[in-house]
Amino acid sequence: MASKFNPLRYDLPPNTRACLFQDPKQLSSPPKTPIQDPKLIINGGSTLSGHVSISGSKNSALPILAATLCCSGSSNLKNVPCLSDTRTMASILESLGAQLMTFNGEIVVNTDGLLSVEPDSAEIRKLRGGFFVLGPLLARFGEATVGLPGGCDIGTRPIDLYIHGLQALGATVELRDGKVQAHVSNGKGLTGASFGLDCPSVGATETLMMAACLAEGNTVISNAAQEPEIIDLAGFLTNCGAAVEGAGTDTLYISGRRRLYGSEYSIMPDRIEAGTYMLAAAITRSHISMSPVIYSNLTSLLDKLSRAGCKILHLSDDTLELSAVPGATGDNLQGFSIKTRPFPGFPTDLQPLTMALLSTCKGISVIEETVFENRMSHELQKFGAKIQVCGSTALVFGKGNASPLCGSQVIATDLRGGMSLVLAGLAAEGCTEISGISHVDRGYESLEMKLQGLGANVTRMTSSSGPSQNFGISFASL
Ligand SMILES: CC(=O)N[C@H]1[C@@H](OP(=O)(O)OP(=O)(O)OC[C@H]2O[C@@H](n3ccc(=O)[nH]c3=O)[C@H](O)[C@@H]2O)O[C@H](CO)[C@@H](O)[C@@H]1O
Ligand SMILES: C=C(OP(=O)(O)O)C(=O)O
Repeated sequence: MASKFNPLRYDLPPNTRACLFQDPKQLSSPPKTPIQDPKLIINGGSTLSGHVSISGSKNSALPILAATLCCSGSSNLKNVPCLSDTRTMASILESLGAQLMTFNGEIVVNTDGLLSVEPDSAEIRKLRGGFFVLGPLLARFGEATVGLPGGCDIGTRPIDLYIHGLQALGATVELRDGKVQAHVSNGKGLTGASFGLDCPSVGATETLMMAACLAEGNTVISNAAQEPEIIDLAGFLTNCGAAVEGAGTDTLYISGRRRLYGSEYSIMPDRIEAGTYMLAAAITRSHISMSPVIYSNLTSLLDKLSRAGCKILHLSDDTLELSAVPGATGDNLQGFSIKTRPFPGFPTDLQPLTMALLSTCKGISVIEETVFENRMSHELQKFGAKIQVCGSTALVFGKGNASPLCGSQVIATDLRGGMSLVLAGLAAEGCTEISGISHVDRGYESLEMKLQGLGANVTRMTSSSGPSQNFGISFASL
């Protein structure tokens, strides 16, 4: 049940809902055909070719959707990927009383006239990004009650830095009944402060940045995350009237504003999706191109792939071509070692997918996962991959493409681990059946359609309806 709404700083006219928002095609409308237990069937072993379009970034879209709660008026967001995570985020905003609608593939969000500061806990539990509403709600309305977040089961994923940071800004924060209850009791709102993060948490940086934009006075966040998604969020907030400096460095300087105003913003391309398709081309020893890609967001992966023997060409400012086609002397890809690190280090989100590739390369590779403590529990070994995991380190004994992986029946248990199984299935000889594909749908727009467009033999099966080619519905068609 939503908490009693008692805004401290809610100085907006209630119920200012433009007729624009009366459109019945709300984002959270249930899909027309219920999709249960979807599976992917992959007949692997063939090469990919052609061009793939990269969607907007999930991990930018989620905090930016949360940031619309900081703004009066409407925000018009472009290039929001159509994913189960963004649909869940839309439903979280609607559970607060926000008005959302889509047209021409864009999402318009209006958070004037909110009815609650307690989003639907069941929806919050479905993803990590839902928890990001805590900072904006608290900053704009002086109180918020938010259930504990979900997201991929890849470690303990505490929220202590969010809580300590909001306390530094003057909030009283308690954990009660599995929910974080926060309020500001000074009658004015959050107050700017200096706060150092123990580790550069992306979500905590985003949450505190959004909160500080509406706090009174100046805030300095040190040891901040430097991921490109922080820069994207800062770009949106700045468009809305916020004063944020230092995004992309380890120190953020924010000068609080009394109000922010909704604006138009285009979400940047998804660097993790782009990296995934590069790895898909590499593992299948193929030649593909993709756009739009921001090269500087992917330097650590591009360096490793070049050193492994992939040929990478920048066809234009935002179009990349990758070739891993074996030469006359046979298979060309050499294994390499990686250690995951916060940006600009090797991204943890690409670690499981890189592990799949390395299992097909020459030599022994070492993978060290330093960001999350449990990001290696997937079923790559079932494809015949030779991997020894010890804690957060894995030794991958590359088979080389001459001795390919074999198709298998496997279960996806998280987003990127699940996608690593898809990559293995594309490279493997024979048929692969991957269940638990809803985990993968959290982060990959039109997955099988994009793979089919590259020539992969991939079909989605649902227990209720048999083969389905039409999952990649767009926001515009909802
Ligand atoms: C929705 C979203 O954007 N998800 C991304 C975000 O997750 P998320 O924001 O959850 O990841 P964090 O950067 O917060 O986590 C990094 C590390 O910080 C630790 N930590 C975090 C918060 C806290 O209060 N205390 C604490 O100790 C975590 O346990 C982890 O070891 O960044 C991760 C790291 O790039 C990515 O893998 C996720 O895809
Ligand atoms: C871990 C991820 O997402 P989340 O933080 O939502 O679990 C991811 O995108 O790889």
